[in-house]
Amino acid sequence: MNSIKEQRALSKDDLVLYGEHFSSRLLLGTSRYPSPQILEEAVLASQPAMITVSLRRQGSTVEQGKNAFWELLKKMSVPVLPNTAGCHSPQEVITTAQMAREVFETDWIKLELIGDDYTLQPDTLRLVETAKTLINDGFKVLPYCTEDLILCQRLVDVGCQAVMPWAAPIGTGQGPLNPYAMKLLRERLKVPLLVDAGLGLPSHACSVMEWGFDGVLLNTAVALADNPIDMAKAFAMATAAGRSAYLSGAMSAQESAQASTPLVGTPFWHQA
Ligand SMILES: CC(=O)[C@@H](O)[C@H](O)COP(=O)(O)O
Repeated sequence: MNSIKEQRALSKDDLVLYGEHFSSRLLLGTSRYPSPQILEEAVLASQPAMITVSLRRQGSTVEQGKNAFWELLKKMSVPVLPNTAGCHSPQEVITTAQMAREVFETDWIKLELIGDDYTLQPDTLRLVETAKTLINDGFKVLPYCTEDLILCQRLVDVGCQAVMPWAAPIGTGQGPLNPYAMKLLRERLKVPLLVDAGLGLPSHACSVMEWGFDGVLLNTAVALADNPIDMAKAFAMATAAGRSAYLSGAMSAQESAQASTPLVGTPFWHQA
């Protein structure tokens, strides 16, 4: 029988998405930083599994491969997850995804299909058919969606090997607004679940990881912090801490006080 330490050393606990292994469970967005240098240092400090990039927002010069931002991405050598931010129709998503595949030389895509510009809520009615089209076209699709169980289940049914429910609307930093539905989702779905959007504090990331989510994707909370570099590091530590707590098996909350100091003459490990 291996000791706990030995068991830990044996199991690497990578995040596995579409058969690919990642040693970090944090995914970071790349917009709204005060400067490219601060973005680069935040990425270095937090060592994310992937960084997500919007082709539409970076403009046409990225397509020609001579954009300073593109140079920075290559320099950081972190896997790029292109996204379809700002797309409002399935056709727009598909065209953007195909262009991103050419430009970034990757078949990963973060599927964002916006249904409402005010809340940036995904178009849940057309998301599933769009995910299916992209999967049939060979993409590894990570769909940004709501925490609705049936929607997430349908995304899995059409071949998404991971789904990314929001915690709250993009950019709000409100943290998980519907813990009941998120915990239920974790209970019911077996695929990797990454929380994407709405996390404002490292403690939000830690909580969802403690509930058993497999990773977090965030942008605004880091980019708009007074010190994005330290905040990126804080999110990386909180994500890892939450994962560790989840794997460690938390005690169940008790109704009444339980003495934690041993009675005289009784070894403390017999007090349970
Ligand atoms: C960059 C990106 O993909 C965002 O759209 C993502 O959803 C993160 O959201 P927050 O900015 O709320 O962290």
